[in-house]
Amino acid sequence: MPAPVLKPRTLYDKVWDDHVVHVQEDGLTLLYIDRHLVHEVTSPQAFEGLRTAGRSVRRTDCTLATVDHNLPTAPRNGYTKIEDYTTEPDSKAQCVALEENVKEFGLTYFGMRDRRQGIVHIIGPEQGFTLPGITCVCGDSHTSTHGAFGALAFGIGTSEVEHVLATQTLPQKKGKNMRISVDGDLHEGVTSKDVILHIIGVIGTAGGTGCVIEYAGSVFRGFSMEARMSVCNMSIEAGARAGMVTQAQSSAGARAGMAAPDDITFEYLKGRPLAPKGEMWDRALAYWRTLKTDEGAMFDKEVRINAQDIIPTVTWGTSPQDVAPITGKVPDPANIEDPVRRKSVERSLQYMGLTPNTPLTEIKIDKVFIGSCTNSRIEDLRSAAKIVLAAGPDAKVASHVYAMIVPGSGMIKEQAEAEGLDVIFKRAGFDWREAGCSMCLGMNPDQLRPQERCASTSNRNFEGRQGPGGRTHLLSPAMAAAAALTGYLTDARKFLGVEQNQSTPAIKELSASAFWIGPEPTLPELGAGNGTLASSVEPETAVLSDRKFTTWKGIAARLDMQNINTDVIISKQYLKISDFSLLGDALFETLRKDPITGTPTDFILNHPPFDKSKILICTGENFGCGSSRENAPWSFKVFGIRCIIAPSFADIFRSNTLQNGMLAIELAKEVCIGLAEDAETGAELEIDLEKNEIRRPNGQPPVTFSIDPFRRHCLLNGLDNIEITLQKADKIGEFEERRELLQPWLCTLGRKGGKIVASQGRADPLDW
Ligand SMILES: CC(C)[C@H](C(=O)O)[C@@H](O)C(=O)O
Ligand code: SF4
Repeated sequence: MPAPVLKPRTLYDKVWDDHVVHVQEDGLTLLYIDRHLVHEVTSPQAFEGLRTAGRSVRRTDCTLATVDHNLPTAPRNGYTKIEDYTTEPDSKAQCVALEENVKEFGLTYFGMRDRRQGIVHIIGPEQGFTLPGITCVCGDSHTSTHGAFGALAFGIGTSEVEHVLATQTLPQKKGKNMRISVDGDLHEGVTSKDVILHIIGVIGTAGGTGCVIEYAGSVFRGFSMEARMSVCNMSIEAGARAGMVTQAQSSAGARAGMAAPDDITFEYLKGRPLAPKGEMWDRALAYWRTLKTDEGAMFDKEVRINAQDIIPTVTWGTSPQDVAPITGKVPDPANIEDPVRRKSVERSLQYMGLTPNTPLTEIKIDKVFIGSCTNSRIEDLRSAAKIVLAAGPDAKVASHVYAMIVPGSGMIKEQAEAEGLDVIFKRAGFDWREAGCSMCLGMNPDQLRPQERCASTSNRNFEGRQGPGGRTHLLSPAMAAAAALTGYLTDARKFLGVEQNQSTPAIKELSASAFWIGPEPTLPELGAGNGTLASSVEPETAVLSDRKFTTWKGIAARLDMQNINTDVIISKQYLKISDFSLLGDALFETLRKDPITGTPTDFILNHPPFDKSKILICTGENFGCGSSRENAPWSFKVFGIRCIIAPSFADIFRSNTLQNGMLAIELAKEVCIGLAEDAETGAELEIDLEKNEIRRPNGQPPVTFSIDPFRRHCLLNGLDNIEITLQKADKIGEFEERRELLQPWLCTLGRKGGKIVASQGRADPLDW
């Protein structure tokens, strides 16, 4: 018999296939998770769930916790306890809860006094916890960062965190394959951050929705691991839940160079504390070398970009796709034909306080933030320091600017200090801080004040992200350093003596994908204050634990926006509250209240009868993109909305709703618009999950919808997913035995009683 012909597979296909524990008839796959990173924001309710159900953590050896989002970045000398150092009550409560949980559940934890503490996506790779070919999750959307190693790494919500803690698996539907190739030589002074901002500008923030992106091409092949991490990190801003660096195919169609994970990857990992050692390293390496996309593998989406089209890039608006080359100008809405897009740009510019046609280099800034899981690694700090050095020994941060540098981990801070980078920064007037997420989202005291303008190396420029009313421009570390010195957005190449070439044709298309859609955007005008703020319909938070969904009837609010992100749905300060009854009023707070005066706006949910809406119909795609915060669906539920209808949803948001007895129904855009028109009359719609239909008013025929059969079954019966997965405990056990045999290096952490030994204080890392 001839041997079966194997279909060529992508790297994503291969890693997926290697982690299948069980496949249901409907294709839903129980996927084994090799590595689980935990932080203080998205874990408290997960641990609480385990406690209530009397469950333990299945693989303490595959779980690593740290504290990052809430931790202040002021000097830590003299503090031994997190509760003394973290004074803001809600932040303190989350930090203390994590410390209690890791103790109770026996997890390895890098706490505030541990030199290995840092941003969760920095410490995984740094310790060698992240490895090629693994599956890796975290209750955080930027888990995509770890894809740089050829790992399948994606963010999850809190319910899924609990699921992984209890079962070390996740039920998953496979995503689509998308490949982005960037080939050619980058201009001098163009960095990985410019490349990923440019990509997002080209494909838009919904460009990768439903996909795992494979980054291919000579540019990624030439990048260091740290540069690859910065790129994969922002896959989520490109709409994809995960991104991987993979084997390259040049734009000419010929295979070229080596595969990734490649020698650059292996070199980076060798000798890291948690990476395999000795004979185990050799075995791991032999497997890792097989991890490449096969010749002829099929991609559902392909994008090709010429490296020569990319020059240093900054954002001017309030979405990561609002980018422009630094040599360009603020866009002029008058030149935008599409009225909807025009309106959106007008609003962005109003929020950002920008005048059309202003050259970007004339934009004056107040603050500089160099940090975040995108750009706080040693190479980022070196690149910023290079600009400061190039500016001369007397270079100083502009007198009107406050500039802070927040290393991604204690280890990076030490390394930078060993190289004298801190001295370069401090001499120039930068503030040198302790490790954490810091002003990337300002859950700690590092925040912008209203209308302050920040040049930031982080990844999100949403309204209010770095502080209510704050204005964020995303850019690279070199560009941030240059902005700090001049006090304006600046082409960093000017300090390097490099020619500052102008914009290219490709850049001009960047803002082509509209942020707003539909005939009349229903967003309130900034500063308009004529509505009344509705109070939540369901004040009791007991509603949150109701997992059952059968039928749901009520009036529906219409929203004509695209790319609604979870930061807009629920602001960061509500990620740390313990009184969940506040979530209903907090839903869409930045749209319902004027950011400066706090007065209610004319947003639809502020107005009767829609202040009692039970359904939301959004006519724009990519609903719920961005952060993995499960507080987003929770806030809808507490408000009283249990069903959201839209043309498409971001993956994490969709699964977060389904975990919470809510429905995210995907329908063609025209159908959404039809239903939205019904809704505007104030008539009630009825969602019937038994019949998979939406009953409309005025005798119109019902609209049918489909929902994943397994999820539907769970919702109709109010089932606990974890309980269902635990019924497959034998299969999980068999998978683990196989894994121990075939990939024993993934289990080596277990050799010391299943625990990574946590160092006390700021001592040297222990030898595992
Ligand atoms: C807190 C967490 C849920 C969130 C995320 O998932 O991205 C945060 O890290 C962010 O950057 O907004
Ligand atoms: S995006 Fe910002 S807040 Fe989120 S994990 Fe990264 S550094 Fe932390």
